[in-house]
This record gives sequence, structure tokens and C-alpha cells, in this order.
Amino acid sequence: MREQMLAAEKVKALEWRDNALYLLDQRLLPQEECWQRYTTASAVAQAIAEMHVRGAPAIGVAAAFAIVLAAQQHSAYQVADLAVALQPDFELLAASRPTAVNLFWALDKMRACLAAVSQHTNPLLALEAQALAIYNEDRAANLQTAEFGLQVIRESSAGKQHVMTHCNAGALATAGFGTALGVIRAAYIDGLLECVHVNETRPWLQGARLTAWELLGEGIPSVLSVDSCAAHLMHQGKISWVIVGADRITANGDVANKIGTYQLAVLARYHAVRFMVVAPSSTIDMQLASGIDIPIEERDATEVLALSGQRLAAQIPAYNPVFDVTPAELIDVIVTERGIVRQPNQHKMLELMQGPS
Ligand SMILES: CSC[C@H]1O[C@H](OP(=O)(O)O)[C@H](O)[C@@H]1O
Repeated sequence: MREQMLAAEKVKALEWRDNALYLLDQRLLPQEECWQRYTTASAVAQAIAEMHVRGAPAIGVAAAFAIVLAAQQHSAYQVADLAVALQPDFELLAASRPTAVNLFWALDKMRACLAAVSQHTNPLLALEAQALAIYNEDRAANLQTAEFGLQVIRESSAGKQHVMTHCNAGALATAGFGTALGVIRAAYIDGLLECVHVNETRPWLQGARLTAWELLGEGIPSVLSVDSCAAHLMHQGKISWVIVGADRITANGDVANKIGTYQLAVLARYHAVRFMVVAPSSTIDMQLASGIDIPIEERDATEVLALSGQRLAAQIPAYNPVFDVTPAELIDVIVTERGIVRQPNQHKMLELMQGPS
């Protein structure tokens, strides 16, 4: 299975090459595959804010490499001076988007790496090694969560599954082949997948533009629906699993994810459809007791009022929160690379995070 999953790693969101970061501009997909070369932290921060690169783990990985880019610009500095010189870059990256905790987790890892560098070590090499470790650990986590998620499907379902997914939690959102889409790819390889029901995911259309592009590129049977079709599909008995990613999971198992996820969880519970959240442990924020404290990003109203530049509505104010919070009690299982948490709660999340990594 692992060899087949590695073979499935076709799509990439980002690449570190020749001391530069390359990002696939996800605003232009699926019409155009346009890679951009980045050499400064400020340009990467802007790319994150404008969603050229998006998806919680991918945002963290991009920010880690952005710190390497910043360090390259101050290579003559002594270690102590470098930490001071890079502070504005850390702050710029931390301000790029507020909800995905992976961004702050990655910046903390880079800060800790810099603090641990001795006077006799090249800080640039240490920071690059740390960023590459973050990248490779996320790839490895994708594979492990895919195997754990497949194990859960095998244990609790018979026959081929109809899986609904929301937004894009695939290769375009991670360093590997995805969290939710990683489990879906594993189920497809294992012959346990009948069809993926892809929610378009207004207003940014991550489902219609990104998830559809990833799945169709690999011949994985999929069908696109408008977001408001979800209840109808579940009512018709056409969905056996809802499998989504996450941007921040709090200490009690509450989950922040793309707007629309919460209502899918309510519908799933009402229709006895199983609900799985898939995320690396870098998405778990044990500092926040519950989802009520998660900062929810609100983006510009124009994302709601226009589509590909064409105005959709009259001059009306628009409300555009791009995440919501699903309470732990509506989640059947959280799958991470550290393990599987069924019926998540504070005790089980603590057990997961205190266990072996
Ligand atoms: C694998 S986490 C992906 C996660 O991030 C997405 O948000 P955005 O596209 O705004 O970065 C969405 O919440 C996905 O579930």
C-alpha cells in the first residue's frame, strides 16, 4: 500500500530548489498551472495572505522556507543578531492568516531552531535543515494518516464507500498527497471507494477548482455538487462518510475547518453518516481549550460578491467568514499520524498528544 501511495504523489503545492521557494499559484487552477519563484519572506507572506498557497500544512511549510529565505538575506549576521534581524519577517508571516495553527507551529519550530544554534554552527544550514524536516515530516504524516484513515474505514464499513469531502485537503494543501484526500486516495487504492462527492466550497471554490482537479487527474471517480446539495445527498442515503481536513483542532477536539464544515457535521449526525477529520498533529493546538477561542478569518466581501471578476450581486454588504468550528461531539473520529481518536474529547486528545509522536 505504501508504495502505491507514494506513487500517487503526483501533485505538489510547493518546492524548495536552489535556495528558492517555488509555489504553484492556486488562484489560477485548474485553468492554468503557474509556478512562481520566491526569494523573500515578505513575498511569501503576501502569497499566503492572497492564497497563492493555501491549506493549513502547506501554509506552515511555506512559512518555514520563508524564514530560510529571510536568513539568506542576512547571512553575514552573527546568530544573536540574526534572531533580531529576522523578527520583522517572523511577524509578517504570522500576520498573513490567523486560523491555521500550522503557520504558528512552523514559525515556532524555526524560532526554536535559531535559538538552539551555537556560535560555531552555520545558522543558515540549521534553518534550512529544520524547514526541510518540517516538509518531510508533513509528507510522512500524510502517508500515516492515510493508512490510519483506511484502517477506520475498513473496520467500520462494508463494501465500497460514497465519501463526501469539503474544500481541498489534498496535495495542494500539504507537503504530501493530502490529509482527507490522502485517506480517499488510500481507500481508492484499496478498492473501497465507489465515488467522491466533492462540494464546490463557495466562495473560493477549493472543491470545484482544486479537489476536482486533483481527483480527476488520477482517475478517482468523483462528482461535483453545489454546497447546498449536501443535505439532499445524505437524505437520499447516498453518502456513507464525510471526510474533511482541519485548520486547527483544540484541546477538547473541537475543529476549525472551511466554512460549511459545521453544517455538514450537523447533517451527518442527523442522517447517521460517519464524520472523519484528518490532520497532522501540527494542526492540534493544545493551548486552546475549545473551539470558541479559535480566531476565524474573515476575508474580503468581494470573494462572495464576484466570481472570476464578474459581479454576482447588487451593491449589498457581504459577510465572508472562511472557517467555522465543529464541536467535538459531532465528530466520530479524528485521524492524525500519532493515532486515531474516536469520539474525541479532552482526555483522549491529551492522551494522543502525550503519547509517542
Ligand atoms: C489539509 S488542511 C486544508 C484546509 O485548509 C483549507 O482552508 P484554505 O483553503 O482557506 O487555506 C480548508 O479549511 C481545508 O480543509
